Amino acid sequence: MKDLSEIRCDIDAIDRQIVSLYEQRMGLAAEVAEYKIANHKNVYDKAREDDKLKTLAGLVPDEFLKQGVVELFEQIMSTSRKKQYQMLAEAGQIEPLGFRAIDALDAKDKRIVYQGVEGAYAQMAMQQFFGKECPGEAVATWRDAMEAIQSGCVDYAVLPIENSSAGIVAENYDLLMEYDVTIVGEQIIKIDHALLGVKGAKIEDITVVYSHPQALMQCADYLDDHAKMERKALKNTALAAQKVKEDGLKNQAAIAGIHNAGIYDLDVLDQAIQDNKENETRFIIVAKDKTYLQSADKVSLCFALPDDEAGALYRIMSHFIFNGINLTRIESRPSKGGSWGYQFFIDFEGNLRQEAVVNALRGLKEETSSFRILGNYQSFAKEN
Ligand SMILES: C=C(O[C@@H]1C=C(C(=O)O)C=C[C@H]1O)C(=O)O
Repeated sequence: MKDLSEIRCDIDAIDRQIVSLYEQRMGLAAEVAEYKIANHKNVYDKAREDDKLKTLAGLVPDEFLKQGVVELFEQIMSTSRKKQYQMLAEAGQIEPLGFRAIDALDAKDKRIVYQGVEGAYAQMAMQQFFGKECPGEAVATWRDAMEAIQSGCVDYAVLPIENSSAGIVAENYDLLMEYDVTIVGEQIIKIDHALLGVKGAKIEDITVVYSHPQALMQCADYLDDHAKMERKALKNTALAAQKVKEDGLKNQAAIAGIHNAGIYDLDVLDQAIQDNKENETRFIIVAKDKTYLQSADKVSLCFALPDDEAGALYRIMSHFIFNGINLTRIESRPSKGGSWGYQFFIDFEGNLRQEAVVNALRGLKEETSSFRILGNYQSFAKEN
């Protein structure tokens, strides 16, 4: 048997050859890029790559090695593409992203909508984002808010997108796929749910509790402990407070923000009843125009992958890793049509003017089956 250091010496010699060949190959990839720049061709050629992987895997009989060859060359071709995207960008062949940089969001005399009625958490988020004096207008549903933006009737809409204990607001992710709107900002607010009843009502009287399904979910432990309380879903927490006031029944209560007690003249029967005391909801601010703040530091996008391709998500993720981009979130939602396809939503740190971001987006655009930048905006954490 050979000595370990002797075997390693042989491995080192082979590795040096691999590196030298890799360098030569990347040189050829650069030549290919020059050809593509001159002829305005796409970098990614899937048919050529599939063909190569098949041929190269065919050169080794062993199944394990076949798999290894495929993985190795997938990586090699992936870096070859990244080099080419970089060269295309340097040659000024950057596809316009369709976004315009602005210095500040203009909210003066603008129409802003939130879903619900007076007192809704979305109204609170809106006032924290645009200022206390911002009146805003209530619309009945999140879809109404999206419609109003897309049709240009209003300038901004404020929509909840995720809660720290109940998770994503799936319906709004789906609406983001459906409507061509742009995320221009985000606002996180602390959510403290209170149990509100008509004047003089006691906790023991309550047999029906109205609220938004998300709020009912966030107070699940409390409601489980009060088995008499039947949960009834309404479109909005403030709407629940309004209903309790209008019905005027002692057995009814609403789960809503404590400030609704003042707005709807109700008693606070209990406070901070959510399971998670650090309960927060993130709202997005959407607009029609594709603008981004010069100071924006967070990009949101969504994309779909070509069908049935093993490792496709891994390959797409490599664009972020390779360009040194920090992902802050990934979500998936079933694509419309129910055929087990998925739409991925990604948030990452960056600004659309940065080279690393431009390079990664170029790769994503070429290598996904659908791709849309949802927005580039100032993240809440940085602002505060
Ligand atoms: C080098 C090329 O560009 C890309 C990279 C490839 C590679 O490294 O082998 C193959 C196909 C393209 O996706 C090419 O088009 O030949």
